Amino acid sequence: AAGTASVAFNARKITTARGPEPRQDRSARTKAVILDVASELFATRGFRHTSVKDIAEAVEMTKGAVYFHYPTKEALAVAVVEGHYAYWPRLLEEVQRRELPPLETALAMLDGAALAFRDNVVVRGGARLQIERPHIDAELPTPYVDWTELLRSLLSDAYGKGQLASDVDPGAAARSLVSAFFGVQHVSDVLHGRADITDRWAETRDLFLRALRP
Ligand SMILES: CCC[C@@H]1OCC(CO)=C1C(=O)O
Repeated sequence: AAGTASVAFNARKITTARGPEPRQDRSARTKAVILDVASELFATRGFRHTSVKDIAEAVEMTKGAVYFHYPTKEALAVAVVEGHYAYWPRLLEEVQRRELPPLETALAMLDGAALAFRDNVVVRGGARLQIERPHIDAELPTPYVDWTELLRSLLSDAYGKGQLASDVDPGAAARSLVSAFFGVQHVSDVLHGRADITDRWAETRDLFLRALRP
């Protein structure tokens, strides 16, 4: 159950997160700096209005030096979106160390996601790029599916433990939570740059709890 979901998340971690370089050398650090700056520019200006020249100037490198690490602007967008998704398996490991019941684990994951959408530049950049995916000529990860599977798995466990009302369908609840969270973070971003995301998410989470619990 939860194992399969966290496997889904962890599979992304294996395929996307950059494991520790055999030597933490300059190029790894340079790559990370370029990724953070590209994330910030993509998050604030969007893909189309960000050029590799803008990114190179922001990191005080030549365009050639940036292209050495990322051959195209699209490759940078893919790296930012993959970095966005690589965040969640790390958050899941941290949350699972608290050994909470499954319903509380699901909600703690979304509480942590709200903070990451506010504070983590790669998460913010990846979220904007996913909105703009029709304009990005690259294979980007399919959005929402991993979160939906993780929450479905956790909510199925919660159902089995009597944490949910008997007429709640864990799959429907998972899909609804993903859509609600997506909307909450998007409205908060458009109206307030996500400054109020934790309050807005808490309101939505508390309404869901009234609907989910026995
Ligand atoms: C947790 C809600 C889903 C989440 O919200 C923004 C976004 C970016 O596409 C998501 C995703 O792809 O999983």
